[in-house]
Amino acid sequence: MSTSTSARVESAQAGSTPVLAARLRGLRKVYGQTVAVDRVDLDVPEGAVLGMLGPNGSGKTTTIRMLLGLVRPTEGEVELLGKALPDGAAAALPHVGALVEGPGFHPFLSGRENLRRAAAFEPLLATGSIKQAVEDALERVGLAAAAHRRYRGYSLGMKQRLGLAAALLVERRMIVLDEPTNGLDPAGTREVRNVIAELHHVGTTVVVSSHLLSEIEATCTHVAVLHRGTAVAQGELRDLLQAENSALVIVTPEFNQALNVLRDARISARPTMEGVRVELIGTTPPAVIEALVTAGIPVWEARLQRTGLEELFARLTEAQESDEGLSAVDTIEEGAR
Ligand SMILES: Nc1ncnc2c1ncn2[C@@H]1O[C@H](COP(=O)(O)OP(=O)(O)OP(=O)(O)O)[C@@H](O)[C@H]1O
Repeated sequence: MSTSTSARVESAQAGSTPVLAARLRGLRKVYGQTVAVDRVDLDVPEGAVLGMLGPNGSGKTTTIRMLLGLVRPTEGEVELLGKALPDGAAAALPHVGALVEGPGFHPFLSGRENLRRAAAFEPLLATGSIKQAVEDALERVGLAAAAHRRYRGYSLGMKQRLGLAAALLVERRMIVLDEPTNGLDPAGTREVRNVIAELHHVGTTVVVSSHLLSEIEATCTHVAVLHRGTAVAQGELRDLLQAENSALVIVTPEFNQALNVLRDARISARPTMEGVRVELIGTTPPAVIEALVTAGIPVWEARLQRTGLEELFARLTEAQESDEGLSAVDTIEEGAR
């Protein structure tokens, strides 16, 4: 057993701090006057599917490019599969498959020929295995039928699929996907979701950026929310959602009376299309129901509602907006820091 493998096993057995597939510390990238990424600390536990979420321009792609050693940070450190970049890039990168914007495919070659070329540069792929690896990857992303066509004529979705196929040519320890569902139809989106689930099943670490909160919620174990270049939240998705307040939706024919009773009991409630929505802050479902029933309000239905990722995301990014004012871009005086 290699030193790194035994270290991973020991740590897993001790149930201590998780082994990290990637570790970013104090990461910062400044382009002229624009701070694209500002002191981001990010842990990607081994085996996690980490969703990177954030509005347009929040720094997702720049963070991913720095994670892959494609962009040199202005400040900060990147450790990928236990190797510090840039020096450890040659050792770490063959184990990392990536789909990032603008993969360099040749416009006049077919999808299959492009993939064979990409495969020829894979240090982990024996020459004799290239043909089969290419066909397997094409099949996996649903591109086998169009593999003979020139890349130039591919739709955006087909280009995305080919990029994904290139990332899947070899079994990797980590796969990084920047907006993998961009340009894909619903069937393509489902296929990407399945690929991510398969990768997770075999223990591959996945980092995936997306605007689609529902995609992240359905596929990820961990999430990092970026806003204006900073990480405003990160951790296990389940923990982040559980830490949020949940609500109780009460269905009653005495709608207005119920609101009055709750207000008198100092319980936060508001009318919604579904019923009276009670925020469970400093109160519990039995206490709410008791207050209503004691006041003679019939409770037809009481339904617990957990905060979804969409609400969490809105709250996190809106909180930042009100903290910072509504300046459109993050800029600094060059050299001020
Ligand atoms: N090469 C570059 N030169 C100058 N500015 C850049 C460069 N790359 C990114 N930026 C700026 O850095 C900020 C973050 O961009 P980035 O592409 O990382 O965000 P993103 O979250 O991936 O956005 P999107 O969701 O729109 O893809 C933006 O303001 C962007 O204009």
